[in-house]
Amino acid sequence: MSHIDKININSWFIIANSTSGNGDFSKQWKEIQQNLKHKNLDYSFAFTQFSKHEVDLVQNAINKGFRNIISVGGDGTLHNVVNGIMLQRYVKTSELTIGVIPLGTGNDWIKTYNIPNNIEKSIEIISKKKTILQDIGVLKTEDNQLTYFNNVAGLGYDGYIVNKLKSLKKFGAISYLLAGIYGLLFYKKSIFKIIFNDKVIETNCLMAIFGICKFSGGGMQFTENVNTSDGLLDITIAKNLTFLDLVLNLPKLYSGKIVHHKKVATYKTKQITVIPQTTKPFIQADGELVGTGAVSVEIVEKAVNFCVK
Ligand SMILES: Nc1ncnc2c1ncn2[C@@H]1O[C@H](COP(=O)(O)OP(=O)(O)OP(=O)(O)O)[C@@H](O)[C@H]1O
Repeated sequence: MSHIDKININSWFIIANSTSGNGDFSKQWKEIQQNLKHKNLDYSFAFTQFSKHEVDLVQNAINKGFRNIISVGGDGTLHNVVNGIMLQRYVKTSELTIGVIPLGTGNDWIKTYNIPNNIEKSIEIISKKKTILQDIGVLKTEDNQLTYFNNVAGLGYDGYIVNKLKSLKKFGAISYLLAGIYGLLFYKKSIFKIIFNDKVIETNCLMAIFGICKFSGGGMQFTENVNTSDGLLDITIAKNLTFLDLVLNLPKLYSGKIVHHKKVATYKTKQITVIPQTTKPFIQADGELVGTGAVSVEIVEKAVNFCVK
């Protein structure tokens, strides 16, 4: 289903994923339309028909002249919209603005900017069009595939959880906790060789996290003091953390204080390569699985505008 009107610089193109979250989409879509009308926002829209359809939809919209995009869905929908933007060559990405109406399960990206998980309030924020020109990360996997990310990426335990989540999302917000517990019980750590800033670290590793923003895994915080537009990745290397370490520090996983644990190291860098030595762990970007094995990560400084509070 799609609908395109005459375009002007204030026009928005909405990309909506009706499968995000566990809500009643037709009810949510009615509420969205009412609020857009109430704020006098000029918009056209399209509904995704399949996974990653966001990429084509956003590129077609940009080609037609839209410069303002709204992602209606969760972190996966936003991730695919961002990938569509970063991979197109019609306009400079910094000329584009994204607003988010959260309908997902985790909705982690909005948490860094304190955007409420609420249709009316998120549309209010979009209508004011206060923006931040945010950095975007880019991962290169072993098959030379490039994937962009706007929130948090990583490999190891977090990738394992994202893979497990696929079968658990039907349980809603609690699915993240269930997947986390499953991972604690069954995930096997491996030795990572980590290369960045002229340093080489080889360590038994639970996971390596690359952050632009703060929250992942349904509200967990593995990065502290992030600056989303400083041109630097916030790296967290969770080394030989045990099941017991994680259970005993559960509140710190949500408060961000886990970064002060003696088995956790944090760095800031523009580029990093992680080469797992003993296994091929899952790699996740914004909660989407993007590959397995080794990965190189870089940052694109001040890449895209996002509507924030
Ligand atoms: N029409 C569709 N049918 C099936 N999958 C779709 C469709 N449209 C989009 N998708 C895919 O659905 C996936 C999940 O969407 P999304 O992440 O937005 O929701 P969520 O998983 O509920 O939220 P969160 O990631 O915040 O927990 C994305 O990978 C997206 O590409």
